[in-house]
Amino acid sequence: MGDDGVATAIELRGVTMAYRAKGADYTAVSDVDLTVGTGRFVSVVGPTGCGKSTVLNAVAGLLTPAAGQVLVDGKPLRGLNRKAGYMFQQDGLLPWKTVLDNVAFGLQLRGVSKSERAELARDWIARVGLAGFEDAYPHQLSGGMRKRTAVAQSWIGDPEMLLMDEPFGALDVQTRQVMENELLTLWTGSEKTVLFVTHDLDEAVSLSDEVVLLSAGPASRIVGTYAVDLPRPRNLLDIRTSPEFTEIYRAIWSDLRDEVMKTYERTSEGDAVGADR
Ligand SMILES: Nc1ncnc2c1ncn2[C@@H]1O[C@H](COP(=O)(O)OP(=O)(O)OP(=O)(O)O)[C@@H](O)[C@H]1O
Repeated sequence: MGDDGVATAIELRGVTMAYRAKGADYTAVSDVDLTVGTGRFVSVVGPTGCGKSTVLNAVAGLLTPAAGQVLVDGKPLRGLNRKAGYMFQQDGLLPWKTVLDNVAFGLQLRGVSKSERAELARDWIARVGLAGFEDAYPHQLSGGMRKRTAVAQSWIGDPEMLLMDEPFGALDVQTRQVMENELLTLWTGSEKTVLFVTHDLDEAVSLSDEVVLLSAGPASRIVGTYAVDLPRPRNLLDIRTSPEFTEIYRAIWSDLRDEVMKTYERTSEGDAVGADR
């Protein structure tokens, strides 16, 4: 339970993440403490290469901390985080499977019967606005439609939490805003916890309850946690022009800007992020 009385879904305690490359250790993030309340939408931002994906992969159980601990629902995470659904920048659609079979694939792996998974998949395909495309193959879909399929794929298993790594990064600006809006509509009232990684502060502020800022690497740490108390439901197509949005954005940007500059300085000095590996 956090200080605010909200149960804790994800907790990082003194987490340090290191990679071994070219015979040397590279510390990507160092001594990170992070608490994500159940049902909260929390984004992690920071300059390029600071370790955002590394933190997310630790919560996914894909990487093991060199020091510290990841807790999920209060229990130390061992192996894969099976309470989480995932969405990455590159969708994981299987090109030889139809939209229906791609959406139903996770249920198939869990042994759900064919008729039950087809029914659920049809329902999800309709919810993400793709009714009529059940038999289409990924190469027949636009970028936005592929993302909708990926959203259905990650939500169909009804995970407690969603781990998203720049899920809309590859989309054009308009499609991206539509998808962000739809993600919020889906999330509202779902009580699902979302940990969302993005390099785009605008996206982070628009979507989140809280934004966590990581410093320039190596050995990134958390510079600050910022509450985004914009009212919900939010219409992302309008919210970005509101004075409240601008105020929160500016406050975070003044800190993020410093970290971005450090990253550029290190890179231009030849001490690039990760260059000591
Ligand atoms: N498998 C790996 N082996 C060695 N170093 C790695 C590996 N994965 C990531 N790194 C390094 O760890 C640091 C953090 O990487 P990470 O991908 O977590 O950053 P990021 O903030 O998500 O980056 P971006 O904003 O560019 O997506 C970088 O310097 C990266 O080069």
